[in-house]
Amino acid sequence: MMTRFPIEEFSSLQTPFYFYDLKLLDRTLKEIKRTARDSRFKVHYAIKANANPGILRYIQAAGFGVDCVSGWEIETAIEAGFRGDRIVFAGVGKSDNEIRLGLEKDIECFNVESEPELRVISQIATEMGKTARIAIRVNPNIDAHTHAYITTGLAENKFGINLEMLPGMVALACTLPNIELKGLHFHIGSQITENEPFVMLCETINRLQDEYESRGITFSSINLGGGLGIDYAHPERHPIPDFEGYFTTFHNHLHIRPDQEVHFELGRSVVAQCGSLITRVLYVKEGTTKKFAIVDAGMSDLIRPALYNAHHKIENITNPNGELHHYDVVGPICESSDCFGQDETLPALKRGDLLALRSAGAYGEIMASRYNCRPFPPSYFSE
Ligand SMILES: Cc1ncc(COP(=O)(O)O)c(C=O)c1O
Ligand SMILES: N[C@@H](CCCC[NH3+])C(=O)O
Repeated sequence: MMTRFPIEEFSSLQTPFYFYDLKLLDRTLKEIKRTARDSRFKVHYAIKANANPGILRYIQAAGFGVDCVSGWEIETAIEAGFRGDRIVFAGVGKSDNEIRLGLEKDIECFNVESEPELRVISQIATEMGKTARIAIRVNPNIDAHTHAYITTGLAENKFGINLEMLPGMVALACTLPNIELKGLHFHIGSQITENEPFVMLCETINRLQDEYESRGITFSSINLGGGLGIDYAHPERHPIPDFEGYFTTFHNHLHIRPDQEVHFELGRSVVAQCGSLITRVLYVKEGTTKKFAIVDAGMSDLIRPALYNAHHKIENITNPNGELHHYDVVGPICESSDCFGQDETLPALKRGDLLALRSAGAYGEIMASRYNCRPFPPSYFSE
């Protein structure tokens, strides 16, 4: 299923802008529901990937919960129609106000990332006469084989608590007032394209569960986080990620207890492929050694290339069949890292051509900034 770009309609629009293929989003959501078929599996969409209301409406209607990492995300989710009791809330630095908001909204679970945070949640819950349902975020020290900036489950990372500290945290959670310990939470990183880290995660969790059960402690939920990667190089070959393989891995390797809920917090894999950043070529500039295509989108609109050296496939959607040339595709911002691709092979570009930067639905629009006083990019949706 190929995303179709309505070039005629685009020609009258001010660029740059995000374009979302809602048919593809819909098919992706259906595929998740089809493949997460174990009734104990519950998917929470990681709203940090894209909080555009037009996207959230679809995801909410598909019956997913939501994974938040700030009070503002909780408010955005509730505005989009998600129920408080389908919200899980992670984050190493939850402020008192954010904890209060979570308690007011009776959220499903706080994913607690440190002992001092656990004590503060207990104290605020007691003051408010509420009970906080919590899971302890464990850092399982597993290498997710992804970019160093987006790996989260190594001992050196700031997220969660290390395995050696878990017994103390569990004991504390069982004794502190107004705390109900529901389970354990894990998230080992993002854009994970191999099975092995997920299998290792299952093995760690199996060991932990056996150990705790032998001491009489059971967990009613296990949260596996997100992380499933997508094919940035071939968005049209793999418009829908391999959810079947992903859920089957957990189904086969995790020893799930009969009444246990297994939570997933998928972000990128849900929304990345349905979004493109559409930009216009301003100038084709001949350098001494190379040609630059200078476009009107910059790192303020899509920061992933500058931040992670990420590459989004670039397509000339005005003239897809022209003779091939080589270009550095760069933005207008005063930073050398404002570059979407070096030595890109593209059908000949001219001033006014429209380019699509593909797979930009996740961590694209939401990470836009106002650098150089540029406006936030608007968004449009397919029919
Ligand atoms: C705790 C947590 N859950 C879920 C996600 C979503 O991850 P992804 O977009 O890789 O599915 C993230 C981001 O990496 C995260 O930090
Ligand atoms: N923002 C990142 C991923 C980090 C996800 C949040 N922990 C990206 O664009 O790939």
